[in-house]
Amino acid sequence: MAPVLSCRGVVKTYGKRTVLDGVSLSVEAGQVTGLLGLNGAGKTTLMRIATGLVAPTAGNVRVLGQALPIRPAVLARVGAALDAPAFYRWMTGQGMLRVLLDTAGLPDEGRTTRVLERVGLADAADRRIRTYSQGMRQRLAIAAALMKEPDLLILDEPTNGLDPAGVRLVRGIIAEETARGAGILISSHQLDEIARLCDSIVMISQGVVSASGTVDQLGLGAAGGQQNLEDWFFAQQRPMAGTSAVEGTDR
Ligand SMILES: Nc1ncnc2c1ncn2[C@@H]1O[C@H](COP(=O)(O)OP(=O)(O)OP(=O)(O)O)[C@@H](O)[C@H]1O
Repeated sequence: MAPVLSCRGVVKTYGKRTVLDGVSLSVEAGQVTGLLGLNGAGKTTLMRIATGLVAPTAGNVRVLGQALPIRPAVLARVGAALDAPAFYRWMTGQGMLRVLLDTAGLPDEGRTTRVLERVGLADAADRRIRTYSQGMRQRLAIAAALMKEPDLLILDEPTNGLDPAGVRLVRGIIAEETARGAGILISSHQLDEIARLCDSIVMISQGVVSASGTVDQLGLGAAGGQQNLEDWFFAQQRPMAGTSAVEGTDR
């Protein structure tokens, strides 16, 4: 079966700055691929490219077997919770989800209620988002990613701001989604979480893949341990090159 996400030699430049330089990775159906890297390594940029929010400068990206640009029919099968989700804070949680579903051309048919229950927000469904805590907004972002019952799920640091119950909940959701057949691309700074959740791991260091493989191939199985994981993480970092700041752009 073709991967649900395939990136080959992806390059992204902003002005003179190359933030992704030939990145390749795959996400298989029913499997979890973890993206690791220091702040600014390029993880979110790659995820934005995979969701069609940002265009790559070069390289080949196929989402659910289809080349970019992503068509609406493909996007309807992709769920993403990226950093800083843009919600209308005056809407209720459920109202916001309904708008997003409608934009994707999908009927509600109980989806928003089910997904709010899954992320533990059923009691807050009718509250305005501006009254939500940070963790509740993060749960809503995960709900928005799940409600399309996607074949490809992209989760950028999904446990950020979540309490231990939320972290456990996300772990359960990931297991349920892969059991359903979805392929998941997830980033996190929690090394133990990534080693535990992922089938394979891709380390990005300064826009380049510095290590990749299955958790076992990389020697990060159950015996890994936090100290070993940290040692391994730092051993994969490329030496710092000179960087120059450029004006930000959206594409
Ligand atoms: N729109 C933009 N214009 C210019 N530079 C950008 C833009 N978006 C991202 N960058 C730069 O690209 C690099 C990679 O950023 P990215 O957000 O992908 O990193 P990340 O690995 O997700 O980091 P973090 O762990 O902090 O979330 C950074 O140096 C960032 O400053």
